[in-house]
Amino acid sequence: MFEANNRAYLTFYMKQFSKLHRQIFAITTTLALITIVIISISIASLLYTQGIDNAESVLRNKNRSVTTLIDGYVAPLRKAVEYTGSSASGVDHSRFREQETKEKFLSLFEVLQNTIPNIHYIFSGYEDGSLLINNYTAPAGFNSTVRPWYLAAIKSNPLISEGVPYQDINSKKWLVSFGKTLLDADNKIVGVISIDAGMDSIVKALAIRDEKYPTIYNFVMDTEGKILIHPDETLPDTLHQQIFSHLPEKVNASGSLAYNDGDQKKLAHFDRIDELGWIVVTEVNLADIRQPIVKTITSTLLMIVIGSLFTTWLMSHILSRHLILPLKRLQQRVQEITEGKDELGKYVFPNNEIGKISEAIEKLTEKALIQKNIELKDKNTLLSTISHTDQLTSIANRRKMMEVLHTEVSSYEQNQHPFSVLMFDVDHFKHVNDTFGHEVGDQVLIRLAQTIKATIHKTDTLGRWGGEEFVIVCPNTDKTMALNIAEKVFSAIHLHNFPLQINITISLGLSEFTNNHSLESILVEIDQKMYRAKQLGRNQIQT
Ligand SMILES: Nc1nc2c(ncn2[C@@H]2O[C@H](COP(=O)(O)OP(=O)(O)OP(=O)(O)O)[C@@H](O)[C@H]2O)c(=O)[nH]1
Repeated sequence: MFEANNRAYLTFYMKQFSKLHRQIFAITTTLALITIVIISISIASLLYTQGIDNAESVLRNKNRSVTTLIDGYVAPLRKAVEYTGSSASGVDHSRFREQETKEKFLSLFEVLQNTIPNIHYIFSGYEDGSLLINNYTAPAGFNSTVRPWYLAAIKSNPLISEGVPYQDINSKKWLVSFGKTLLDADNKIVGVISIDAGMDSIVKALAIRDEKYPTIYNFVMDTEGKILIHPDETLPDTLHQQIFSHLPEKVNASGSLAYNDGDQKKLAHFDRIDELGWIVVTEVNLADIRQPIVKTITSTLLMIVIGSLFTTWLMSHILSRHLILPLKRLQQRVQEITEGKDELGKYVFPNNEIGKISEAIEKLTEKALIQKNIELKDKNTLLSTISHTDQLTSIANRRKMMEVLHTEVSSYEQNQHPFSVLMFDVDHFKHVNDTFGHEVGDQVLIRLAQTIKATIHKTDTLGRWGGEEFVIVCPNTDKTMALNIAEKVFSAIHLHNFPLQINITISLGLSEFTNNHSLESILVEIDQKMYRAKQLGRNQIQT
């Protein structure tokens, strides 16, 4: 019963272990997957935003560097225009027709041209259509007042005209022109001073590419959306409506914007330089930015997935080591105990809750085992008693008597302790059975055994040899003492009231064990004596 219960428990626990293992694995994997998904989404969106921010910052920096370069480039030119047009130059422009004034102005042109190397041409035109310039003679019929640079300065009066880029017909170089009106003492326009400067360095700066984002480029447009300078030489003079419609009109505004240029999405940064009438734009294809972002996101996510899987494996391993393994070892331990392999060594419990549970289970199991051992001992004692007891009379049976006899014989052989053996048989017992019935016969035998047991010493052993035959083994008893015991037995039987007043007598033989005896020979001898007592008329003792 105990074994069967334990086996059932063990099977149940084994199933629990594998289920627990599966549950732990499922929980850690699910948690890891949820964590991976959450972290991946967060990191991907973070990296994407960061990537776009980075690209915007690259665009902004590039745009700023171009704008700064333009500012730095244009400032001395505008200052030169301002200076030549003002009274600070020491030239009285109302007297432009006078040779002295012309020479003074031409020498100023020369000084400025030598001081500012970017100046390509510096010249002035006057209301009479004349042109004042070093080393050049205007063709016949030339009229300054109809030239675009003259008209632009008149239009911007009293300010410096916006920078007008144009390609020189002769050198094919890009030039930018700044002009300002020349005034007399009454602030009346008498002419225009104009400086044309080469734009090579600006064009070069606009054309500088970026290694990370190869599609980045810069271009310049005017405040009406007309492209002025562009790396694609076919585009200047054309309108760029797609981006222009997104630009704010605020003076000197700058910022980022995204727009669709045909089927291409573009990200741009712009900076309005309103004193020049220019808008500097730096833009890039959005696909060009996304590519490195996607690359970064992919490699980062790959690292996260590998890291998370490794962590999951490590967690599973640690949990298995600290949770499943102790439970499995406990299961093994319980099995060992129930199978009685207690000598296999003490199990070292882990120092945690599982350890405490394990200890409790082990104690419980050990307690059950002790209980089982007590039950077994009781059963063994009972079995031993049953196997040594006569069922009817509850005195020793023949097997027990043989054991007692063997013990006495060996004790005699070792220490010469004397002992005697008495054997008797109920007289005419068949008659008792036949007359009063078998059950009465049984009662007689029981009462006979009780009577004799009460008569003899506790150290003597009474046993049923078989049927109505009995044996008494008396340790430390010589023949004389044995005869005395036999007589006491006879007397007790004689005095006892058996059922139905039946008169019971016995025939008895006795011997003291001597050196000449063996166990077999003394038994044969006593049996013969008992037979002789029967022969001689029963109800007597033969010694
Ligand atoms: N009631 C009962 N009778 C038993 C038991 N064991 C043996 N007997 C009977 O005891 C009787 C023994 O008979 P016998 O061997 O002929 O001996 P007896 O009648 O006692 O005659 P003698 O021994 O010659 O005096 C038999 O009838 C057995 O059946 C028992 O346990 N109970």
